[in-house]
Amino acid sequence: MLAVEQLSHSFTNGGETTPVLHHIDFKVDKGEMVALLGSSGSGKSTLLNLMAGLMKPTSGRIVIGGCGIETMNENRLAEFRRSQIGFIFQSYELIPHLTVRENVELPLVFQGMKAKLRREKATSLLDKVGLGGKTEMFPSQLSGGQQQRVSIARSLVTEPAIVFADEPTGNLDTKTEKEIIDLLIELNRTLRITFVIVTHELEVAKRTQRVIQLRDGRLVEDAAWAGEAQ
Ligand SMILES: Nc1ncnc2c1ncn2[C@@H]1O[C@H](COP(=O)(O)OP(=O)(O)OP(=O)(O)O)[C@@H](O)[C@H]1O
Repeated sequence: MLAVEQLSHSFTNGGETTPVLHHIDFKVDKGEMVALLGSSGSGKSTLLNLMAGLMKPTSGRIVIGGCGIETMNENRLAEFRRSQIGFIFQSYELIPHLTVRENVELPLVFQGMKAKLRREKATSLLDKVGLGGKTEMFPSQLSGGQQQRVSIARSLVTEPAIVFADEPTGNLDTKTEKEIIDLLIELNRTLRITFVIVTHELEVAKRTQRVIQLRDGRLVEDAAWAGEAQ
């Protein structure tokens, strides 16, 4: 499903080069739920941005569903991202003047899907994330946990090959954090969604099946846990 092969990345600013990731290698199978754990500055966001095709690596490969995304041109990559990659942000990134349902439908609007089908897909996913009764509300009328549920539904609506979540519970209290991770685990189990979850919290990482740990831009551990996801 996902293969990261000998991936290295450096940032260059004003003639100065900062190496950030060093020869990262791992694979994620379809249906796996993996945590990418590391302290601040370890390179998690850089790795996530590279895997989601938001930046090009200095060297190495990123293969998703058999396609090497590092070689794609901008147009092909934008289309690939829209159809194959789901993204969940720490700060939800919902559009305030669109309803909950319209927010979830938005990726399908970009795909040119007909309104009736869009509405059906969005409504069905909102049911699955426990927001069946809130489809016509606006994001500001929801709690943080509910807004993150909308963002989760939006990430799944295009039926992507893989979903990347960047600190998805970073803005939530402990109880809501647990509920959101419960939901991700349930979606992983029932719909076999492949998740890569970036976190700096061991408590979140422990609940997945597998933890890949970064330290100073190097992969220092890739271990199966007795996590709850399967
Ligand atoms: N555009 C950039 N130019 C130069 N250095 C950068 C750039 N972006 C990130 N870095 C450096 O790369 C290293 C890794 O940053 P990154 O944001 O990937 O870490 P992180 O593990 O996601 O941290 P956090 O949990 O704080 O977000 C840091 O030392 C950071 O200063």
